[in-house]
Formats: sequence, structure tokens, C-alpha cells
Amino acid sequence: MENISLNSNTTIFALATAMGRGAVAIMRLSGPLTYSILHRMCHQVPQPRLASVRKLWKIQEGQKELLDEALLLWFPGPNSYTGEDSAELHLHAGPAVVDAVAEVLVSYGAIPAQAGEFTKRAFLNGRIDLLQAEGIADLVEAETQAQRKQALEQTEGGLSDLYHGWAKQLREVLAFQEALIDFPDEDLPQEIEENVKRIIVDLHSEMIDHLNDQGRGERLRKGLTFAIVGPPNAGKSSLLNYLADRDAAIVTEQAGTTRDVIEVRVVLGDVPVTLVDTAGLRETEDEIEKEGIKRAYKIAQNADYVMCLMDAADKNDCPELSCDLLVRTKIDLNVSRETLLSQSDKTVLISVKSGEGMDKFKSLLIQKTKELISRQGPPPLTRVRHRLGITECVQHLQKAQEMEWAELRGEELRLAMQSLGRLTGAVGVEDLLDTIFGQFCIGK
Ligand SMILES: Nc1nc2c(c(=O)[nH]1)N(C=O)[C@@H](CNc1ccc(C(=O)N[C@@H](CCC(=O)O)C(=O)O)cc1)CN2
Ligand SMILES: Nc1nc2c(ncn2[C@@H]2O[C@H](COP(=O)(O)OP(=O)(O)OP(=O)(O)O)[C@@H](O)[C@H]2O)c(=O)[nH]1
Ligand SMILES: [Mg+2]
Repeated sequence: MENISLNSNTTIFALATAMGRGAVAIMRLSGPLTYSILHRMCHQVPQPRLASVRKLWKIQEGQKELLDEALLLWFPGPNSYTGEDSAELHLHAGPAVVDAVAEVLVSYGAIPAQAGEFTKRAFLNGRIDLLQAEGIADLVEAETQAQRKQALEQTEGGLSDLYHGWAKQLREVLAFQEALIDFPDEDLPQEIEENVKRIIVDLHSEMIDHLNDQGRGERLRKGLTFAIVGPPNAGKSSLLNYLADRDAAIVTEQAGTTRDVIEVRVVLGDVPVTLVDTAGLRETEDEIEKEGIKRAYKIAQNADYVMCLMDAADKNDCPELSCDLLVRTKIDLNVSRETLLSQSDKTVLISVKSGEGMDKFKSLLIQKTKELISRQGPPPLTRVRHRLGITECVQHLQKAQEMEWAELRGEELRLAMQSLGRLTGAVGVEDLLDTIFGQFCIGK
């Protein structure tokens, strides 16, 4: 708790835009010294929330030096992003301008902000909850429209509403529960006891459904991983290069060309996908190749989708049993009748050389990414933190269902509520804050 009260006494600043890029750099300020710093720098502080052009001055030992002509915004607390007195200095983006302004801010008592500190203050001042703060972090990082939508929904409180709704129901159940404790059993209508049990059962199954989502929200947030595995020379690196639209991996006629794991990030069906090319799977005495093959298996194990590539002329079975798709390659060369006939849902035929089958293959991948992240119904959880919290909550509800005594059941319900409270940030989260906000970029 100590550093929380300390935080609000300091005035922090950070560049909110990327350093060294663009025409304008936005310097953000938040904290109690904001007004006096603005006043010292520009003499006439603009009207609240009214963008105004001002000359920015550095005054030292009676010398007055012009630093920049900037657009200023002054947000008196609590009507600001952080809830504190804040300001924005829209500077010319040259690094020398930014450095000179930062130096003056420090000399006037402001300190550089930590990663995520503006948003952390917004949370500590009750303007947003923890789930919304995480949503903002995701929105800042979103690369695709689908990611933007998911992050925005969380920022707007979609997930918070879901968890608050559950917490509210638990509170009501708890109230019934207290009634059961306070009055002798005989006096209470049977229905109350049954009602309590039914609500717990329903909540429990709703949370299980929320957890059983195949990690859709987390997958969309972080992007998917598609592994390309198979025997040597199957055309794995050729396919990677084709999908990446550049020569990311070395391709040769020699079996065993690729040894390292090669990752390329692409966007498929509005989802960021990391394609991973791997060493060809085979028995080998070569130490380097052995290590590459070990890594290939590990990649396949952790991938969201595994494609096994095999030469269409290869009569062997797929060496990676847990693959999701068998891709028969080089169909521009001689292909046996059996191979052509053996096409199934799990098999596609391609040639990166002639382009044959590539459109169908690509649309299949896009369809797959959509399946892996598609959802209906309530907002999905988007982080491991959420998964752990809801799992904890489910465990308490499970115990509550097993309890004979109302007193013990009440305790489990209280613990279940606490798990939800930690997710929204309503209770006991001091220990989490550094982890959560530390992942933000500076200036957020
Ligand atoms: N220049 C700039 N652009 C930005 C932000 C910012 O801080 N500065 N944002 C942030 O990172 C986002 C917008 N979010 C914001 C949310 C609340 C307030 C705010 O000042 N709210 C006050 C006053 C509202 C009003 O003007 O009526 C409030 O809610 O009381 C500002 C930005 C995205 N764009
Ligand atoms: N005719 C034809 N040749 C192909 C096709 N795809 C790949 N090749 C050739 O097959 C050979 C091996 O291709 P790679 O992409 O290096 O195969 P790989 O699976 O990455 O091989 P390793 O890295 O050794 O495991 C190269 O000579 C490619 O030019 C194709 O569709 N048609
Ligand atoms: Mg290769």
C-alpha cells in the first residue's frame, strides 16, 4: 500500500508517442505539480480541455530560452484520464525538442513515469477497473480488427460486467445463506435452501462454460501459432516462403537444409499468425540436426495448428501423429492416382511451384483461424490471470456444493467472491499491480 499513497504525491511525465517518429510528440503529465509546471513554462495556462497554442520557455538564472511552440491541453482533476490534474504538451517531434522539454520538467519537480503508470493511476483513482486497464493495454497493441474489437469490448467493461454480475449473484446467495445460519432449520421454507443450491449449480456451470472456450480470447490477443512439420525435403521452407511472400528460409534440394526454427508473422483472416518452419523429421546422427528435430517436435506440441507436409510421391504415413492437416506437396510433379483419390478433410494437395491448390489451401487456413477464435455469447477471458481466477472461483463453488453445513458453505462463497474481486481489482490486488502495469508501454 505504501507506494500507492506515494504515487499520487508525485508528478509524472512521459512521451505518449513513439520516440523519433512522426511530426508531433505528445508529452503527458499527471500529478499535483501539473498546473504550476504549465504555468512556469507557458505563463498563461489554457482553458480546461481547450487545445491552445503556447510558446514553451525555459527560465534559468534570469535567462529565458524558447524551447518550442506547442499545442497544450490542461485537464484539471478529477476530469482527466488519470483522475488527477494532467496535461498534454503536443511538441514538434524532434528528439532535441523532447529532450529539452523533459529536462525542464525534471527541473520543475516532475519525474519520468514507469511503464503503465498513467493507467495504473486511473485504476487507483477508481476511473477504470483492472480488466478495463488490461483492455487498454491490448487496444494499444492490437494489430488486426478482430483484436481491436475484443480489446475494445474489454475496455468498455464487457468482461467486468460479466464478473460483476456473477459477484452480485454470489452476494445474494450469501445473504440467503446467512439467513439459513441465523434461523433454525425448521422455520425456514425448504425452497430457500433449494434456491441457494440451484443458483450455485447454475453459476458453477456458467463459469465452466466460460473456461471451456479452447482459449479463444487468449489466442486472438496473442495471435496463433501454426507449425509446419514433416520429413526432410517435403517443401516446408518453400511453403513458409510462399505464405510469407519473401525468402525467409533457405531452400535447397538437399534433405536436412533447415535446422533452426524459423518464425514468420503473417495475418490470416484478420488474425495474426506465427508460421513456424522446422527441421525435417528423420533419424540422424548429426548433432545439430538432432537438436533441430527435437525443437520441431516441441513446436508441434505447443502449436495451435500443426500442418504435416509430405511429398505427394511419398508413400509413407505422416510421421507426426498429432497433426491437424496433411499437406501433400509438389503436385506439379508426377502424382500417383492413389494420392489424388486419398484427399479427405484432413488432406490438401498443393504445389508452390505451379500454384496449383494454393488458393484452396490458403482459404482453408483462413477458415481454420476463424474457427480457432470464433465465439458467440459473453466476452471471452483474454489472459491466463483470468483463467486462474475463474478456476479458483469454480473450485470454491465446487466445495460449497459439497458442504453440509451452511457456515462452511458461506465461507467458500466468500472465497469465490474474493476470486472474482481480484480479477476486477476490487479486492487485495496490490501484489498484482506491478506485474500487470509493468507490461504496459511507457506513456500509457
Ligand atoms: N491526446 C490524447 N488522445 C487520446 C488519449 C489521451 O489521453 N490523449 N487517450 C487516453 O489514453 C485515449 C482517449 N481516452 C480518454 C479517456 C478519458 C479522458 C478524459 O480526460 N476524461 C475526463 C474528461 C472527459 C471530457 O472531456 O468531458 C473524464 O472522463 O472525466 C481523456 C482521454 C485515446 N486518445
Ligand atoms: N517441383 C516442385 N518442387 C518443390 C516444390 N516445393 C518445394 N520444392 C523443391 O523441393 C526441394 C526441398 O524444398 P524445401 O522447401 O527446402 O524443403 P524442406 O521441407 O524445407 O526441407 P528440409 O529443410 O531439408 O527439411 C527444393 O529443391 C524445392 O525447390 C513444389 O511445389 N514443386
Ligand atoms: Mg526447410
